[in-house]
Amino acid sequence: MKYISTRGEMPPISFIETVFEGLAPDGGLIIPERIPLLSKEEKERWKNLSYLELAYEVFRLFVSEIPEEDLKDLVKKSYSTFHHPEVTPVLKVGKVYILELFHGPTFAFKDVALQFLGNLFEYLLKKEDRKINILGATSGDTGAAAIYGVKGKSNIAIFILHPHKRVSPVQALMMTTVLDPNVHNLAILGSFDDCQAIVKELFMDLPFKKKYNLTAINSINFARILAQIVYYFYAYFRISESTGVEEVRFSVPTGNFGDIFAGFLAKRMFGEGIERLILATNENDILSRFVNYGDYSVREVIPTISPAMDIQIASNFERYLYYLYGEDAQRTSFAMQKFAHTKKLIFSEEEIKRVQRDFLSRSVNQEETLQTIKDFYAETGYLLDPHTAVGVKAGLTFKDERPMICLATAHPAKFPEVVSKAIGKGFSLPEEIERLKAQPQKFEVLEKDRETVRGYLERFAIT
Ligand SMILES: Cc1ncc(COP(=O)(O)O)c(C=O)c1O
Ligand SMILES: N[C@@H](CCOP(=O)(O)O)C(=O)O
Repeated sequence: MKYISTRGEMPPISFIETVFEGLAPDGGLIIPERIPLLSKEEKERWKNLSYLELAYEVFRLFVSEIPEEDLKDLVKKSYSTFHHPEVTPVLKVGKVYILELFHGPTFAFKDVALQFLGNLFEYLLKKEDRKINILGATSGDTGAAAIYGVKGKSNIAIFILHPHKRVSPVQALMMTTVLDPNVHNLAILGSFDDCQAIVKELFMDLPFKKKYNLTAINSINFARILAQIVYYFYAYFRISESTGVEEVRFSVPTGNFGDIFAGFLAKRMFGEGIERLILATNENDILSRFVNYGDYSVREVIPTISPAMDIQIASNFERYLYYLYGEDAQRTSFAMQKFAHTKKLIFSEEEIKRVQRDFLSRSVNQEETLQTIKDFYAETGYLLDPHTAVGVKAGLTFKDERPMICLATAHPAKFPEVVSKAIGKGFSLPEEIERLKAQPQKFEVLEKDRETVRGYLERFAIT
């Protein structure tokens, strides 16, 4: 499998090059040159595989350069840190299925991809005498998962930008209590969109990117998306096995469009089986407006109780746009350049119809989110984190006779203030989270200014 850019100006590259490239040099996002379609035989063979076996099979379709045994070892090592033997178990809770993605070291779905990516970096760097500087932006969960994925690994320094005071206290502690000298937490006085824009601009400075071997851990990096495809298959097989049903819907709480883009690829790879994806947003509803009315126009970011989804400019949207435009890279490139100036894209009736064949969508406000946590807990005894609650509310809205699988993207203990408020009482936190409160922290507060961040990197990057 080779990889290309959504903007069409990059010669095809290998998977390993893709992992280190992050953003394509033409400013586009990197995608596989084709989406593999699973055969009936493959589906039959995959349906009883364990999570680890399935992950290997999915990766194998996209990664040709890593020998079989090495890839298997990488998969095994990456998921050995999870607290659940199934890695991502699916439970029937009330009227829906909950796909628990939070059993990794930082209690969020990001660990599924970032444990793998951390090990992949280590494996690849051992083969070449090379050092990398990871630069990423987080609205709360990617940062911690990335730091935990690479901490203690040699030849890697990591710089994570997060919006100062706009992530939950537990999310902040998870990042800032890691004191290793190669870990740099930069608290930016702005929104996540500001952080992501600075990261992308620095990646677009090609001599700077080359000089410091800048590497991406955000879902800009296709390896992230790849690892997230696996749990859609895993959940589908578990549900079809237990219910005999052959068609399901997934509800996905969405911010940067990475998780749901992995779902879109899984849907395409499957051919049939995933009827539609429910795109659930909080009040930062640009993606819901896109699906429902073809209106992709940026508004001011609203801070909410599901802060990891307080995003307006969704990075992976460009990947979907490429497919919506019939894999027309020139048109995608033109649209994205226009969007950079106007902050707005409008779609035709026909395009909206096509989008709605992939997605159904609704935005869930904060009152509804709190009410959903409260009601779900009262009815089932199950605690939802606020992001998962957004997905569950949207999932219940579009629930029909098909199983509705709601992605539980974070553990409620990452947002104890919000969850306690919703249910009217406290609840016990895992020991790993409780103990963070007493630990010293390390972070730098910086202006939302690209040159300030560049200066910081120039001082602390490893070369
Ligand atoms: C807990 C949680 N849920 C949902 C999301 C949204 O996922 P994505 O950005 O891939 O759309 C995020 C952030 O990525 C998150 O941290
Ligand atoms: N919600 C994310 C935002 C970054 O998304 P990514 O998937 O591109 O890394 C976060 O928690 O940081």
